[in-house]
Amino acid sequence: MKRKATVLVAGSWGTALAAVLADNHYEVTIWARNPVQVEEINNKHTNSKFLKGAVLPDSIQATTEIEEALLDASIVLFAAPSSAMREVAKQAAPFISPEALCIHATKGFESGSFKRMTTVLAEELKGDPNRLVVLSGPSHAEEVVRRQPTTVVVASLSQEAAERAQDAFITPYFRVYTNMDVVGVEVAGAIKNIIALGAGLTDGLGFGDNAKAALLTRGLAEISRLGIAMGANPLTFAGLAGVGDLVVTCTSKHSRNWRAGSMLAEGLPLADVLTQMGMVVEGVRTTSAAHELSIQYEVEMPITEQLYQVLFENKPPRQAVESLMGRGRTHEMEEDAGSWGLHQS
Ligand SMILES: NC(=O)C1=CN([C@@H]2O[C@H](COP(=O)(O)OP(=O)(O)OC[C@H]3O[C@@H](n4cnc5c(N)ncnc54)[C@H](O)[C@@H]3O)[C@@H](O)[C@H]2O)C=CC1
Ligand SMILES: O=C(CO)COP(=O)(O)O
Repeated sequence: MKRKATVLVAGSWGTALAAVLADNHYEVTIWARNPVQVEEINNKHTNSKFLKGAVLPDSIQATTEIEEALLDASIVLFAAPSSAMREVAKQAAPFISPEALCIHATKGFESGSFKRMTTVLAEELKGDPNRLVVLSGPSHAEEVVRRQPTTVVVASLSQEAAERAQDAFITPYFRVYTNMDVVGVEVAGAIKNIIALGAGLTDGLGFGDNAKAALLTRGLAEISRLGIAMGANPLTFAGLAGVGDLVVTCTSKHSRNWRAGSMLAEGLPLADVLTQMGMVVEGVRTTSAAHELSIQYEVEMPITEQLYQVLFENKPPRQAVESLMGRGRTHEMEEDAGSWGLHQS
């Protein structure tokens, strides 16, 4: 097949990954629904709304026509927000070759069904589900597009598919590891956004590094607990998609989730925060999904529960922190021993 890659949607992450593929000598076409954005990418080689100040490789083309974008593609990259994944996959499905490798780089669950993104893609795309891959890890688009050293993980049920994705993306500044734990990589990438909202909240409230460290550590316990209940490999949470992405999203100035959390701490209503951001803040919908999943899988997720109350039940952020600090006394490992298979029978 031709060394041609198609990137579905021209947000910040899709555009940055398109640049990585172009650096790796792929002929890249981005599909975007906005003609003004398409014209800007084709003529100025920029995508200023989503990646301010970044210049893209000249070779990247964009189009509003999805059939044209997907013609001859051997790699199809889905980089839509989770809320749009099914709609985008439905539109793309008729034009994707059965041999093409389908990779997604989205961090979230489908609203309502709470399905993972590879499940949504498997339902919408024809062909072998083993050709589906998730790309995740600590990777802000703003740094990737400036070719700053970044590491990610690609996970698939098929080692061969994961290696094909590794080969497509690996460049001197973008190091790609393979992994076979699709569930763990997808759950970790989604839930860390909730913890990043919390990190923004505690920073916005003026709390210090101790609070941030507590949130990251207990957040990782919560992410692992849900992931393991859903069938993930515990070790994934110690890797790039787990602790790696948690650290970058909770500490980086680039994180939209962190910024949204800090605005909430200032007292801005959620609707105003989302309008001001103008970009996707996945942690908000994910809080709702994780709240349901924690009930479904019977796992305790206290940070998620408090975030849910702040976002959707108007609980003041300071009270949420007090609730977390005032929980019943417990042994550090007590809540997690069962999910890690450590209980004595
Ligand atoms: N920006 C980043 O650094 C990273 C983002 N991600 C994930 O990538 C996904 C996408 O995020 P971003 O690119 O950052 O979002 P963004 O807010 O920068 O861009 C979203 C794009 O999706 C388009 N879009 C939305 N609904 C659409 C639809 N129905 N049909 C066609 N296009 C549609 C918008 O027009 C926009 O171009 C999210 O799940 C995010 O968590 C993952 C890693 C890094
Ligand atoms: O997933 C990301 C970095 O790995 C991006 O996080 P934000 O959506 O919070 O910017």
